[in-house]
Amino acid sequence: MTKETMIAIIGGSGIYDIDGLEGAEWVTVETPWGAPSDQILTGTLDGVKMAFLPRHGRGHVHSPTEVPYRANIDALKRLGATDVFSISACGSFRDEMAPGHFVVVDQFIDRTFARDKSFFGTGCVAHVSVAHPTCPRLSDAAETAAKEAGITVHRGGTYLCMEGPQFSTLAESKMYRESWGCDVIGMTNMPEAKLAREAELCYASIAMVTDYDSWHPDHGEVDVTSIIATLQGNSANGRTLVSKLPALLGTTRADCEHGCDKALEFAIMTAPEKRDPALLAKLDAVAGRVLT
Ligand SMILES: CSC[C@H]1O[C@H](OP(=O)(O)O)[C@H](O)[C@@H]1O
Ligand SMILES: Nc1ncnc2[nH]cnc12
Repeated sequence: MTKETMIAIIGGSGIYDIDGLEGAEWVTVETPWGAPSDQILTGTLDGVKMAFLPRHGRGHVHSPTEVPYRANIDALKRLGATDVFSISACGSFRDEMAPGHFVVVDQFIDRTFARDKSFFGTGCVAHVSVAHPTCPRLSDAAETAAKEAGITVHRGGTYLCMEGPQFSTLAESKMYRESWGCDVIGMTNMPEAKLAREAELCYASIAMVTDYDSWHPDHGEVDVTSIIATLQGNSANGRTLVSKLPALLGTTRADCEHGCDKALEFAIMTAPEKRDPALLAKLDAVAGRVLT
């Protein structure tokens, strides 16, 4: 079955809007999970519907812990988003993934501990697979768009998601790099990617390298001043990358061949007669396809 494409962009540190939208309008979306990080910028680009949400809010208001991840994903789903791209700042654990480079992430290690990680719970329990947490179709588009924009892009990489807001200790940084085999580090892609999967949304993550975290013998500790300097170039490149996505994805899309849009098909465990009507009502946008 084909449906109309709506590309959603979740912009991280340094990306608080996108350019060139026709009919651009910031809209307020209410959700049963509270307010999203900010209003959502809607419009069309090359004839394709777009929605942009600044993850930390305009003016960078929410810390990584306090970003309302559930409300953000619910709001995008409620608006009709089909394809979600996360664009985030990150530190690098690899010499070859240098500041200014982009990494199309395909795996995550979740070290966060102070966030709501699921839409489901008592009264409606569900277990989705996140073995492959990103959508290869969207990752292909992200890689192609980055190349077209002249950005140095690495395909594949493991993103360590830490709670923050402090950066890692030297011992943590070395452990993530040497023992755990991680490639990049940030504070926001989890639980975001897990929630996108629960909401049956295709999700890809583009990590823009700003620094070498603290492990690198030739670079000092991470600090926000040097991150911000690198972020300015990265965010200009990120915007160019976004401008290439509509032409690559088109105005309509087929069912996801990787099954992202069917993630809930066999995931709900709670017997129909034991389900909590109040929770079911909250799940209207996220899980309405399988609950009604
Ligand atoms: C700007 S330094 C740390 C900050 O930047 C990243 O944010 P985002 O992932 O939203 O781009 C990182 O995760 C931290 O939240
Ligand atoms: N080194 C780092 N650690 C965590 N989040 C980051 N965001 C940008 N650089 C980072």
